Amino acid sequence: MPQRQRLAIIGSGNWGSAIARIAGRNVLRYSDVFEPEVRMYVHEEMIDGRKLTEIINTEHENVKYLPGIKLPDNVLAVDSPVGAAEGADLLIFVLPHQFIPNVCNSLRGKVSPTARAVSMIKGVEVRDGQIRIFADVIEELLGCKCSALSGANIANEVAQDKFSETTIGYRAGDRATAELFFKVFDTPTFRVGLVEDVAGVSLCGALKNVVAIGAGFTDGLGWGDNAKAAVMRIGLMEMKQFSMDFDGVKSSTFTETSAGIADLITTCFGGRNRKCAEAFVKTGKSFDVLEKELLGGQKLQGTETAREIHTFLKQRGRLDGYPLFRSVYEIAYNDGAAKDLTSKL
Ligand SMILES: NC(=O)c1ccc[n+]([C@@H]2O[C@H](COP(=O)([O-])OP(=O)(O)OC[C@H]3O[C@@H](n4cnc5c(N)ncnc54)[C@H](O)[C@@H]3O)[C@@H](O)[C@H]2O)c1
Ligand SMILES: O=P(O)(O)OC[C@H](O)CO
Repeated sequence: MPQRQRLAIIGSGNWGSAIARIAGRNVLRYSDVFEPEVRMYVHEEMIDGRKLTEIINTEHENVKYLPGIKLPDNVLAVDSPVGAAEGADLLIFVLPHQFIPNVCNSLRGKVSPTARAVSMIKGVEVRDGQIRIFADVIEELLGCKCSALSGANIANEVAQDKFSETTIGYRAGDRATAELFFKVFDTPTFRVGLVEDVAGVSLCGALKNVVAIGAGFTDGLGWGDNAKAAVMRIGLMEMKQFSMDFDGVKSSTFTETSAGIADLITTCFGGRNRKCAEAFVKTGKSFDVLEKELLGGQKLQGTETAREIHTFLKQRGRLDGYPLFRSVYEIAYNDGAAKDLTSKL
């Protein structure tokens, strides 16, 4: 019998914990394929005088980031990325994107080159005038192959087994890895689709967050559903246009998968980026303050991505082709008036 695969989850926030619940159950369902214990990296913090790792390991609940949902007993919280990843064959990266460089650096040289990873991170890295999806960052830093998973997946709904779909984007010729990750994630209420497009899936997940900020602005302004639909349509066009420069990106990923159009819809109606952007217009408070006040320790991804994309496009003199991305940035960072959101569209 082939060796069973050991799974590690690098991250334990709102989505990380929802995913740990699914993966923890599925490794037991496919006990011939996977080792039963799933280690999950938890960035340690104290909650009412107790360590979060200790709470998760005794009460089987992430009381801060996914309260009210029980995690399977075979999910073990570990307080370091190295401790979680040690001996793992399959690694799931599910952290807010700003923490990935540090975490990956701590894992350098400690992950087997035959291990395989999947990135669930909705963000991009912009550095020295270059842009990279996190599946590429992880591959380069750790030397192991990395796919991407993204979709219309509000974590709290998934954690309650409300129906949703998701998409795994895999590397050219590496469907076998995607099929293994399919077994880790697919359930009757969390249906996994596979596409050979790791960059398209990753970019959909990152860029929809910028559009969601724009959609939240329309909510804050009280502009109604037609305006929000227009922002979403233009946003989808800009997402596609931006992504077509990347190798192997398929137009159908944007229009036919959960990672594309479906995630854009859910995020513009039910996501945290939308919620904070609405409050930004209504209260005049900064996004940093709103993140703390409204998200209980969870992290916004859209504002940072709007800034990173703006930097990248400006350096290349391409801002004029992206009026929505540009307006979102101007309003979020440059004291632009929210009412001017559509004036240049
Ligand atoms: N929450 C969702 O509904 C959802 C759904 C799909 C995808 N995603 C994406 O998944 C990724 C992870 O999101 P999430 O919701 O699990 O996280 P989150 O927003 O709940 O973020 C909090 C997490 O960050 C950790 N953290 C805080 N400071 C840290 C540090 N210095 N180093 C390392 N970790 C630190 C916290 O311990 C916690 O686990 C993001 O890219 C997000 O866009 C989220
Ligand atoms: O809450 P948001 O805005 O980070 O979006 C959550 C998920 O990405 C929706 O699929």
